This record gives sequence, structure tokens and C-alpha cells, in this order.
Amino acid sequence: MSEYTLSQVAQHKSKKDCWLVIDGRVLNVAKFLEEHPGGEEVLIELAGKDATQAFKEIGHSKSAQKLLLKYQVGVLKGYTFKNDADVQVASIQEPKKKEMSAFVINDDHMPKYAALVEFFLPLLVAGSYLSYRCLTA
Ligand code: HEM
Repeated sequence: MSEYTLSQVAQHKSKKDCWLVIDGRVLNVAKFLEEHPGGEEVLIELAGKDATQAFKEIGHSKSAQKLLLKYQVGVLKGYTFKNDADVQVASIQEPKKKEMSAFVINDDHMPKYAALVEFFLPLLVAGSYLSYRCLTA
């Protein structure tokens, strides 16, 4: 993946050649300008600059974060990613894994436990009631 300095990114600030940086990723958003739900103006205003803060302040969704990857043309020179260049992908996929493991626990253990309680609890109640009636008769 190519590396660019911020001054190299700054040379791409026209509507037809519109680059910006988000989280150390260099993005060419020229083809995304018209599609952006937040309008093209905000992107053009930040063209050639680091738009990380603005992007985060909006609270963009997970799908918006994934969309960043589609427009990536390189990485910012000197930017240190937490793990590796794909840290963003990893952090996007992480919640999915957590959802899956929670789902497996729910699906696997809880119903068995619940079935046991559902079966024995009424028997216990009925048994206790009958014993009480026999003893007090
Ligand atoms: C390549 C970079 C960007 C992508 C892929 C992107 C994508 C999106 C998407 C998919 C949405 C719809 C809402 C959501 O899913 O969160 C959105 C909304 C929006 N975006 Fe971006 N965006 C980018 C950069 C920016 C930047 C740099 C700004 C700067 C301020 C910005 C401002 C907004 C605003 C104001 C909205 C509308 C929020 C609303 O109406 O609730 N976006 N963007």
C-alpha cells in the first residue's frame, strides 16, 4: 500500500481529485462525493486534509467505517497503526465475534438449563402439595 505525506495529500483537493485522511488512511473520495449522505460540501471542505476528527464527531455508523476501506488509496506516512495496517478491519469485525459467542452461549446452555427447571419445578410444586394434603387429611 502506497505511503503519502500530508503535503502530498494536500495536492488532491479538487472535486475531481478529492483526497482526505481518516485514521491514517488516505482516501480518494472523488467518486463518493455525490453519494455521501452528509453532502459533498463537507468532504470538499476537508479535501487534502486530515478529516479524522470531523468524521468521528459525526458518530458515523459501522457501515460508514467499512465504506472507508473502499476508497482507500494508501496510508499516511509515519502513522502508526495499533496492530498492523488492517487494524480498522479487525476492530470492525471484533463486535461480530462477540455477538456470535454470546449467541452460542445462549443457544447452547441456557435452553437446556431452562428445560430442566421447566420440567422439575411443576413436579416439585405438585409433589409438595400432595404430601401436604396427605399429611393434613
Ligand atoms: C470517506 C469518508 C466518509 C464516508 C465513507 C462517510 C459515510 C457516511 C455515511 C454512510 C453516512 C450515513 C450515516 C451513517 O451511516 O453514519 C454519513 C453521514 C454523514 N456524514 Fe459522512 N462519511 C465520510 C466522511 C465524512 C466527513 C469527513 C464528514 C465531515 C464532517 C462527514 C459528515 C457527515 C454528516 C454531517 C452526515 C449526516 C449525518 C446525519 O444526517 O445524521 N462525513 N456519512
